[in-house]
Amino acid sequence: MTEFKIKQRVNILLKAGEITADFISFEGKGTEKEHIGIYFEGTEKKEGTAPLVRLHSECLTGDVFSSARCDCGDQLDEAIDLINKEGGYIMYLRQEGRGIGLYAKLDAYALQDQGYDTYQANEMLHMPQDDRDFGVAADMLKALEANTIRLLTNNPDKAQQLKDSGIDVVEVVPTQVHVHEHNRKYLETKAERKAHTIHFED
Ligand SMILES: Nc1nc2c(ncn2[C@@H]2O[C@H](COP(=O)(O)OP(=O)(O)OP(=O)(O)O)[C@@H](O)[C@H]2O)c(=O)[nH]1
Ligand SMILES: [Zn+2]
Repeated sequence: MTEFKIKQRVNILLKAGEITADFISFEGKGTEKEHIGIYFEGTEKKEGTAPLVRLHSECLTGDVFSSARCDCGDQLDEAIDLINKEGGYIMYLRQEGRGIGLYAKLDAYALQDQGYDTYQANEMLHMPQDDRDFGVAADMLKALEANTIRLLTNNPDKAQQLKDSGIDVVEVVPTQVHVHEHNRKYLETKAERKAHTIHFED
């Protein structure tokens, strides 16, 4: 296996210059998908606190076009603002559609429009419910020497997979619940089927 290491690191101004972040590429096994690490120094960083990390799976429709079918765009925005404040990393993982790809996700959406839930739709396409492997995020964190972290998620599987890959997750910080009428079913399904710690107000 090729040694996993940092390939390039460049600073980019975000949000009309209000936020500055380093975009980091990697070399090694698993980087064919061009996963990106994004480092925020932390405008209100507390001394001695482990970096806050978000593993964000790519969602073109949500991240770029603010799709109302999911909460990905809102979650990404929340992660940028919070991690910019507290210091840490977003691992932007090119795992579109929970790893099945964009075209298959659109096929799954078409099935959902016929009444199937997000996980049933994947199965009907003979795809895994969730095809993501977060081990590559552990490799990225190790290359960045961020072996001890706080993790921003409601997905227990992410924390478990990082721990199994040798990352010390000292705290799990829940993400906010960005619920509205269009994505309610999608979020409820995650909570029911995947033990996501999502708390709905009503
Ligand atoms: N296959 C499929 N993928 C979806 C669907 N809706 C969103 N996604 C993908 O799901 C990924 C987001 O992951 P989620 O499972 O929603 O949430 P999570 O990131 O695991 O959990 P949190 O850390 O708590 O947000 C992105 O890659 C989206 O493209 C869908 O209906 N079908
Ligand atoms: Zn999404």
